[in-house]
Amino acid sequence: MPTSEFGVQEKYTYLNGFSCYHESEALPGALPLGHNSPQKPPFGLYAEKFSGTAFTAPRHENQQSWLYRILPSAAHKAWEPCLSKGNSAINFSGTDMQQIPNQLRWDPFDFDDSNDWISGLHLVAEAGDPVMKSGLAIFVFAAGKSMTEHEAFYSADGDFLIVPQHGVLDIVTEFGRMLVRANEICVIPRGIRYRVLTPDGPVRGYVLELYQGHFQLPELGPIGSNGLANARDFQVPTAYYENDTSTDWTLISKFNKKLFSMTQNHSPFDVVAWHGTYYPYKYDLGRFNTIGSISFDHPDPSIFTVLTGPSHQVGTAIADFVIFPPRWLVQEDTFRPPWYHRNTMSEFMGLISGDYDAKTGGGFRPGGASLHNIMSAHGPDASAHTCATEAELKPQKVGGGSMAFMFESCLMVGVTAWGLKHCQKVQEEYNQESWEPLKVYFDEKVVSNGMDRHG
Ligand SMILES: O=C(O)Cc1cc(O)ccc1O
Ligand SMILES: [Fe+2]
Repeated sequence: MPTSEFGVQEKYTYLNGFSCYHESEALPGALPLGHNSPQKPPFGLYAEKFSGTAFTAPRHENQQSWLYRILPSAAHKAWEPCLSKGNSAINFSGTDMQQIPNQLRWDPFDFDDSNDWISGLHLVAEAGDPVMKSGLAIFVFAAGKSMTEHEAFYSADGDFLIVPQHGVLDIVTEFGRMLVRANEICVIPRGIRYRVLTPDGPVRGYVLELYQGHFQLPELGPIGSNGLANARDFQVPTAYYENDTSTDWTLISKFNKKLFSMTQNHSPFDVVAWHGTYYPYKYDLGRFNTIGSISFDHPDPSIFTVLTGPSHQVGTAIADFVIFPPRWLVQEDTFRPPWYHRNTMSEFMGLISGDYDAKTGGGFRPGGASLHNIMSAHGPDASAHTCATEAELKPQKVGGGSMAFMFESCLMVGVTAWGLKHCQKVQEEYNQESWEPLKVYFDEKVVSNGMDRHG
């Protein structure tokens, strides 16, 4: 591990564990012992409390952290509407949002080297309202340069689940630094300040912003105590600070989908130590312990849930983050790809790499996306159907090197004007090409009871 210019600090070291109490200090002794807010915190630091839930939220849901920093976050000039970020205010607005039942699919979104993290975010779909802390938003991003020096960002609207599809994000946060590559994800909860650097060139990917609550691991039920995304594989950055109280910094806030900015004469990345339960984290999708059917039939995709953002209704998510990792299919006498279906949930899908087994027609490509809104019928395209019904049902490894994912929501999402028009990536023929070629096989004279497996 490299040692930083601050001597004792190390970039990119992590604490392991999801939803645990963590603590980290970049200077030994910076965390007060035994209490949170001593009269004079160690090293002349300020103590700042940072709440991710109401103070009175039940213990098992409560998320709060204590930050020990050089200056409190309150030391800054007034917030003003931010005019300097190109068209990003428009990028976040959903004024022309349309809820439509058409199946939608997008060609890979363009890379754009002229953008940084903030100007490279485009709102594609949304349901709900950050004012009411309800619902979710779905963005794609494409950036080719690091955020301007001495600039930091946060969203007051919700938690960002970031899914890079291409490139490396070096994310400097108040809690420490995270390196997040394609096939990894990270979550930056509401309010946490960060900068995104692009050390390896262009980046592209997807963001799910959860306006309500926080992401949790799904229940495991009869699976037992391990499986799917294991808690210990989530990685939390360690304290990493810069001692800069002489530079003008610009902070940009996404506040009800509009950008505001302010300046302060000190770095927001001045947290020398922290402890608590509210922090950013990352996860390598390659560590997902995939579980599936070893007898017959295609299981519900909930078996692939990495993280869930629950609604108030038990078992019903505002947003599930679901992945389709490489896995073995061994089911007997089974149509192995996803069944044809209509879902009371909306399904936004993206592809990080490779192919997706329900779509063999070639139109679902890495960096692209699809949306099957509430009750919009979909399933394997005609070519995937032919392959699946004709295939010899020997054990088959699907998706070697591939990774698709889904943001599944109980809410009907609207699609922005950018998503429907301005991005110019909508595949006009998606529906016709995928399902109209499906052949009729029905023959009243041929009896098949589908009981071969038992026979
Ligand atoms: O539509 C899709 O491709 C996603 C999906 C996958 C699956 O295995 C079962 C249901 C489902 O919606
Ligand atoms: Fe589906």
